[in-house]
Amino acid sequence: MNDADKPTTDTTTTTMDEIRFAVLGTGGIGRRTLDVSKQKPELTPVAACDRHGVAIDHDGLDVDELLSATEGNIASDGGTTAVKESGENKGVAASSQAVSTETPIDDVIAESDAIDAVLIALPNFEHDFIPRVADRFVEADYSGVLVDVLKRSRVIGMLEDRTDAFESAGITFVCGAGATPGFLTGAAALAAQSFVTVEEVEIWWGVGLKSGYEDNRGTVREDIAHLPEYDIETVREMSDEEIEAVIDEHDGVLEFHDMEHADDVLLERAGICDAEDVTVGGILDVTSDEKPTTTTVRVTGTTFDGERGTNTFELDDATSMEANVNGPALGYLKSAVRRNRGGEYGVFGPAELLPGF
Ligand SMILES: NC(=O)c1ccc[n+]([C@@H]2O[C@H](COP(=O)([O-])OP(=O)(O)OC[C@H]3O[C@@H](n4cnc5c(N)ncnc54)[C@H](O)[C@@H]3O)[C@@H](O)[C@H]2O)c1
Repeated sequence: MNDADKPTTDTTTTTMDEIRFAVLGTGGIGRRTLDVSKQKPELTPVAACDRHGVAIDHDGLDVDELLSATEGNIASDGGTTAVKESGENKGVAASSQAVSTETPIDDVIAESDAIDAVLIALPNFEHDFIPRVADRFVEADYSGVLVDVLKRSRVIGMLEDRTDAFESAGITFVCGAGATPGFLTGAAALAAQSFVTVEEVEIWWGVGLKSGYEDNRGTVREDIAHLPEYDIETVREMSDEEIEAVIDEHDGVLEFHDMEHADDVLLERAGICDAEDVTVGGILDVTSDEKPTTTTVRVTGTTFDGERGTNTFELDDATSMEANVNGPALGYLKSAVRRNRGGEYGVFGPAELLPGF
């Protein structure tokens, strides 16, 4: 296919290798996405928003200014009295490149003709929030890439239901493209290749979040919803003090089993195994930066010649949660842009694509 024949988003100001991207949600994850993107010259961040503000510069945002202006001032979802919010210009609006707005996502959508890819780092406290955000891009005739890092299994089906709409719009959507779900799901798909039948996939993660805790309150709150006594609706309504009390009850170390993580449906989608054969659990320690346990993916199966074995993929304890979410999220974004420019639209999971680097 000639370059000229390839469907593209507006390429008047970019070459095939350049990617202009936006970040929806500049909390713990979104801010670090911008930070990581500084190491990737082909990626130009052109828009970022949070609950209260939006920054748009089609020549490229000044990420250092944006990060330093918002340091310690995150407009996150940390409950009704989030300690990180302060003043009128909370969050992104504190940056000199940003303005306050009551319609941050719509403001980004209004500029989306000149955006190749959007990383959705929004919270997941209403299961259909991210699918509804995607609907708004479709309604605005956006044609490009959407990537999310959502965690919950049930959301994947809601996105799959929109496949036709994404295909007609020219949207390539990669869902669950962080760490878990995300590249650990992808690692499981690779590890499964030795086998002809897969019996079990066990994902076990460790996160040490002492210094990163303030920045990652949204994620910690969502993780608490996975404890047996809680759910999304309950934790959404809890005050910061109540969240702190849960953390204190566990002496700062929370252990999770049988989490509803989309690795299961994403592996089933990719034909690797049944969703019920996938388990996800882990340990979150907010008292230490050391990982409380090594993040591991174990895939057990039987080879064509009848041997039963377990292939294991392990992350170095030195790699942080932020590194393991944002590296892959941007990697999947790059792969999705290549597909989008090649005319492949619809919904993809991290076990179906290899992230670019
Ligand atoms: N897949 C993975 O491995 C993985 C790992 C960690 C976090 N996550 C997910 O990433 C998401 C973000 O986590 P976080 O810790 O950055 O959360 P956070 O609460 O720190 O940040 C959320 C951001 O979204 C913004 N926001 C919320 N509602 C908005 C709205 N209506 N319009 C515009 N902006 C809005 C907030 O202002 C904030 O900037 C969560 O859903 C979490 O589950 C996934």
